[in-house]
Amino acid sequence: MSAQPAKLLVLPGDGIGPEVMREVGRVISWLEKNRGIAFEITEDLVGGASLAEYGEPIRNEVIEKARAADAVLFGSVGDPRWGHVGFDKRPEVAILKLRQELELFANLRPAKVFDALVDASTLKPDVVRGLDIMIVRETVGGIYFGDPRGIETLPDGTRRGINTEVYTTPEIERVARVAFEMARKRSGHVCSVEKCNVMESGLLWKEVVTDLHAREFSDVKLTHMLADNCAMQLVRNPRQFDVIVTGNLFGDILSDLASMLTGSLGMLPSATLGAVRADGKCAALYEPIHGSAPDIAGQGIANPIAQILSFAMLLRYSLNLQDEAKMVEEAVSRVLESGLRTADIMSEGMARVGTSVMGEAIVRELDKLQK
Ligand SMILES: NC(=O)c1ccc[n+]([C@@H]2O[C@H](COP(=O)([O-])OP(=O)(O)OC[C@H]3O[C@@H](n4cnc5c(N)ncnc54)[C@H](O)[C@@H]3O)[C@@H](O)[C@H]2O)c1
Ligand SMILES: CC(C)[C@H](C(=O)O)[C@@H](O)C(=O)O
Ligand SMILES: [Mg+2]
Repeated sequence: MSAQPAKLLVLPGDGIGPEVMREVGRVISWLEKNRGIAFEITEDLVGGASLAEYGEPIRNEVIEKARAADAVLFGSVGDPRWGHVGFDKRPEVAILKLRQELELFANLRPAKVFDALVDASTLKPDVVRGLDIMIVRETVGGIYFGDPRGIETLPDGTRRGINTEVYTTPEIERVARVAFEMARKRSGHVCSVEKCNVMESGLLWKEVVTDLHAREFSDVKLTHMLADNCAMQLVRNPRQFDVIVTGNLFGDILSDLASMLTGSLGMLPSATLGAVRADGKCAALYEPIHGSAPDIAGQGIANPIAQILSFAMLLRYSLNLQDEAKMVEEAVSRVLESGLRTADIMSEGMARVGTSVMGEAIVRELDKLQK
């Protein structure tokens, strides 16, 4: 029995967010009952759900709760019903603000192919079998947050939309350090991705990563790649990569691409971490890389695995519950081996199930692993 309960802030959000989060709830109850782990859980509204109730995508009170928690478990935000509102009021502000306010700068997005899902990828099995890559995406800088930004009307009446890519040396260095440290625990290769051929921010990115490598991480292999080539290489031969470190926008796009190597966007979890504090802990938020999937929301067919694997990352990185994290991952693997598939990863001869049957099956596998 752990002495202090783990304080979790759970933010299911919009669309399929609450549906897949419900399945994590089963895993949490199972851990409480069978592993004696105590959780103190607070739930709140974010995104469109918060706009509907409070008129804003996230309240300061929720940001404060996130600061006070050991970890935040986030679902997804985004709702076409709020498509008309200004950028400061969109549901997506919830996740952007959480990342910024808690300075969650390093978003770890692992793309791992489960053996049972080799055939679910749209790529040939030989290309994806055994794939295990980690995309480290910078999440509080770059073109998402640079100034100037906005839409302005020009004297001739035409309009101009502006966003600016900005990166500073410390911003690049801290995320690169995370990538190098991660590579040391893996296969020892970092590929740094930018567009230094056209963007000054990309040139600085490359220089800073190269300098840091020479100063502190010369035991790690460092290569550089232009982002457009990286997108192509991820499809051509994804196993050439180990850790990819890149900026906010490229990381967003490349990780959605990488998810399809594993079979579905519904499979990819993520952890977004801040700087390590004096007590050795860091602020952390865990979320699937997918969104609120309005096209399938409310139908009970979403794949809950990305959300459940995000919770496994939480167990590993924030609570240091290595055994339990492995158990959850193993339970997912066994359920897939048993042939159960949500619609997004369905293939011939497999048994198609909905969100909650998938969640229940994962918990049943946890039961078997415990015995
Ligand atoms: N972190 C987040 O909260 C987050 C991430 C991405 C997108 N969004 C938001 O979500 C909304 C919808 O965006 P989108 O449609 O471009 O991307 P999306 O990730 O929501 O969905 C893309 C496609 O993948 C499918 N999909 C996604 N997750 C799935 C799952 N778990 N199981 C089965 N299928 C799944 C969807 O049905 C859809 O066809 C937008 O408002 C966007 O801004 C939020
Ligand atoms: C919803 C959106 C702001 C977000 C992003 O672009 O970072 C999403 O696409 C993600 O991948 O987490
Ligand atoms: Mg994205």
